[in-house]
Amino acid sequence: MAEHKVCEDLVKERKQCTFDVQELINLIDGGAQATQERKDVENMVLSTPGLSSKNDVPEEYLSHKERYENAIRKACILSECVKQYAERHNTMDAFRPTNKYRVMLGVVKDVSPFMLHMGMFVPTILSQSDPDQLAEWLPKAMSMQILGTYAQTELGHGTFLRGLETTATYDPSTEEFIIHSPSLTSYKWWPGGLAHTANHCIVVAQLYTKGQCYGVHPFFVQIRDTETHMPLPGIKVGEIGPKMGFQTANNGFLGFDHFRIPRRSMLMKNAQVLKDGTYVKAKNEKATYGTMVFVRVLILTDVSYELSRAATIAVRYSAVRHQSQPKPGEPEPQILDYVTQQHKLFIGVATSHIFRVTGHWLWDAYSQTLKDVGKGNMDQLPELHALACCLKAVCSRDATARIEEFRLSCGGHGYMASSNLPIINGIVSATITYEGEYTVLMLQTARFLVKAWKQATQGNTMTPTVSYLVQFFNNDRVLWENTPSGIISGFKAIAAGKTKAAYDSLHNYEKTGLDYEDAWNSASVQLVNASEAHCRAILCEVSWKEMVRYATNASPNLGKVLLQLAELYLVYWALEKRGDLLMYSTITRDDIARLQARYEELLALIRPNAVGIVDAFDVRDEILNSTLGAYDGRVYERLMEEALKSPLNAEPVNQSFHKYLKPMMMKAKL
Ligand SMILES: Cc1cc2nc3c(=O)[nH]c(=O)nc-3n(C[C@H](O)[C@H](O)[C@H](O)COP(=O)(O)OP(=O)(O)OC[C@H]3O[C@@H](n4cnc5c(N)ncnc54)[C@H](O)[C@@H]3O)c2cc1C
Repeated sequence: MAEHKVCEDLVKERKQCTFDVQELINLIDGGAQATQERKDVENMVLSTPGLSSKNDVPEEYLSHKERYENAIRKACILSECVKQYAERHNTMDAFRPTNKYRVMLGVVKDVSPFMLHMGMFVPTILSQSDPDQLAEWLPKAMSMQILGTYAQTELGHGTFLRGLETTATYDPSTEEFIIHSPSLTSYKWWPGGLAHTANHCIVVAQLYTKGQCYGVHPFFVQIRDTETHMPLPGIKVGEIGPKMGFQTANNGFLGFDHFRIPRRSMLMKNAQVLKDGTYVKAKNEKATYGTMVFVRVLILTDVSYELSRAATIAVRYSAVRHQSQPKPGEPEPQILDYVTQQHKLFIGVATSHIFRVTGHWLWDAYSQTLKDVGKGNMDQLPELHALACCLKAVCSRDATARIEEFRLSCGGHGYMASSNLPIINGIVSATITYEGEYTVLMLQTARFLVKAWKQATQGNTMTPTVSYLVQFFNNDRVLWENTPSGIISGFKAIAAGKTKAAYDSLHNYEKTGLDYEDAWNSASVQLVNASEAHCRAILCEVSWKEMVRYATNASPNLGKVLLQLAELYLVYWALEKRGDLLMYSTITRDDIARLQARYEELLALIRPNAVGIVDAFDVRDEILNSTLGAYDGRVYERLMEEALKSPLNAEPVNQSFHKYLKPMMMKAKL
């Protein structure tokens, strides 16, 4: 795995590990065979000529244009790799989204310009096309004969879909839709790969037929010539410029000037427009929740994986880094031995596991709901939607906070681009906004909670994830118990209490004469708090159950570690929310002191295994892309090697000295 001698600190850490790292690697991957498949894919991709970044000039030194061109070059080679692998193995299994994403991170470093092709273009075609459209578009999209993206957001509107201004007006005389951008604010803005990569896209536009508007619908639109790649007449397309992260994602803008597309370009699985312009309504609009939920589930597993990359970097670095001398005359300790450092790091490590297992649980719930929908039963859709909304919102925001904490835990070196922590931060913080902005999603879950609370007050049967509300209906403080199940009950009591408070507040505002939406706005801070509490209760309960299940099936030594991580997550959040627990449970100051002591005990128990636990994330150096986190721990050598790659270091004196510095100093002398 490592080319150089591994640094002594890491050798020592690995020796003291109490569990079998390979067993945890297999558990994370989903079995020994899945691990082998992942490794095969990584080996194949990373040994493909042109894909390794080893001898490249670091991307940070390339111009914006060069970075894009480099990313496209690698994305194309990778795509060819995928094809060859699929042909050789007669399967796409090993390229399950997560595995492919992992390798992608290694070769592109930032975000692939093809991200939206497989992430949104293909899933939308799959879920919203009728059978004939599917047969025509899907093979071309899957084989990358055409390259697509998903264009919904406009300059003027993102969250408010009904406010989108792009129009698709049906002309029965030619059986075409006319796509048009009536204003500057109607320009599409943000879609990944739109600028110079995609030649097709799904455009979300207001549908007009027979003089009436039927709201937003998706359309399959070719925007560039497939031979010359020139924008088609009537299309104005370009790039939106540098951002906080996502530098290679090629996010673009797009405007239409009365651009005509055939009638059958409207995705017609649900609603349709007939030849004569008659609009046929979708049988069940809820069915379109599917793609949104699918993408949100993927985001959960993606942020869990990004957390594991950042955790690997920060924990290995903390084992290698020595600083200060608390006891005079003794060697400087590893910073990993400072309990404040363990406090910063281990919750992030545990959170990666918690999000992964919750993501898998959500995926199972999604698959089951899809099966039910297939049989015509839509009952579970609102609950699944509410779950996916708050889990995507809370997990993306928590992951960003944890990654920032990892960066801070590496001191100044964590600020170096070569640590890769700033880039990971840029990738993850975007997940708070795209595919449903944080607050907006939390308020969606709040709408579900308010309905659920009303049902609870009426004595109706509740769906599984909100059935706990009934238990706390009388607002009694839950009896506190200093155990994992006691903490979970405490979180449910907080969620029920906050839901009740938000519900009451909403109705009190209404009683003052406000209409429902104004009352909703007035109560919205409390509504978001209720969603957050509900989500935290779900995360705690689901992850604890799942981790216990994994621990039961694991060897005793690994089982212990899994339970320590799961408990750490519960105790950390119980301490974070101690104020809420004091309000909604019978917890006392003594209980809190005991929780704090248990937290410190857990940090100490996890400490000897910290490096082993992050090793089990099994992120190859080429995918980690970090001077601080490599397997061999050669931190200082790598930092210097990377610094020497700076083009400024190619010459001892930069020309600006003669042009500016020298004249300035000479002038000062006079
Ligand atoms: C990196 C990145 C990639 C993206 N990729 C794509 C893509 O491929 N395709 C695409 O179509 N779009 C894409 N987007 C756009 C993204 O989906 C939108 O940014 C997102 O939906 C939020 O919309 P907005 O930016 O217009 O913010 P707005 O909707 O204007 O929201 C701004 C602020 O107002 C608040 N707000 C808005 N409405 C409400 C409300 N009802 N109640 C309370 N508060 C509210 C929000 O909390 C938010 O803080 C991308 C964005 C980013 C950052």
